[in-house]
Amino acid sequence: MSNRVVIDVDNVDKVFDASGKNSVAALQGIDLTIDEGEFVSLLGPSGCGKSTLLRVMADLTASTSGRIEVNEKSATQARQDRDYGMVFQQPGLFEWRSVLRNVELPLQVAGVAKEQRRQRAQKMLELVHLSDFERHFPWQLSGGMQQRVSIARALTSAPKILLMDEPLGALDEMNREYLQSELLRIWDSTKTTVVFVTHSISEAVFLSSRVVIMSPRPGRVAGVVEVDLPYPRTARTRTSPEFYDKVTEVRTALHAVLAETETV
Ligand SMILES: Nc1ncnc2c1ncn2[C@@H]1O[C@H](COP(=O)(O)OP(=O)(O)OP(=O)(O)O)[C@@H](O)[C@H]1O
Repeated sequence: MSNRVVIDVDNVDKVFDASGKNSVAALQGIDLTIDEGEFVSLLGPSGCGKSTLLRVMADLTASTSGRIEVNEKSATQARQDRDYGMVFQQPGLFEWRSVLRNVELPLQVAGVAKEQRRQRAQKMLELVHLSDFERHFPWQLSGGMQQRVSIARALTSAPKILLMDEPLGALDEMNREYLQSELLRIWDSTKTTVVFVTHSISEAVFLSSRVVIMSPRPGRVAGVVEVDLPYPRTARTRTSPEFYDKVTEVRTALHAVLAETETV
């Protein structure tokens, strides 16, 4: 990890339907910086603005006020420069395209020559351990495998940043733990900066170097917990007292947020 800031969110507000009667203050006064190579999770109760913050970083939603810089440029410029890849809860693969053709799609859209994009897509499928399935179609794969294809696709343009919105949320527990470990392996080999939205405390602690705890109505940063457990993290990490202590620390912080919200 370096100390170079890759995402700088400065006093950002987001109000949906600002002038209407259904106005929602989704984000208020968000200040957050993320350094190159970090793995940062956004954690908080439903509706606290995790996805909105990720979407604002990705320039998929405009902020109402404040400033966002990604790699020292506007979020819009970063999106145009393909500085980040995105992964959502649903893999969002095209059913009529083979696995390989799904993974090479971003490069095809960018106008990269066929042979070059094919080689790159094959490399990404190797990275997610799905080389044997390049000619399969998405419907022939399990949910976890489809999500690995979606991660390969997001990485195919070699983005500096990976923005992930509950990517493992639809998977069963065993598959989820397996993909958490896979994700850390991929993170280690690509050195990509990751911003990861989750509802799961243990998932956030297992994966992250920092956990950002958000509170709802309006969405704010309620606290940041440093997770100083050493990498690589393994099955043994999950059963260690240090992991248990960190989970408890995050859980306590989250419960404080919920208690505050309920009394408002
Ligand atoms: N397009 C939209 N139009 C109006 N309101 C929206 C829109 N998107 C989100 N909101 C509102 O903004 C608030 C934050 O939503 P957001 O989806 O960012 O929360 P979240 O923390 O990701 O929730 P969850 O964990 O349930 O996915 C919610 O009150 C939601 O209703």
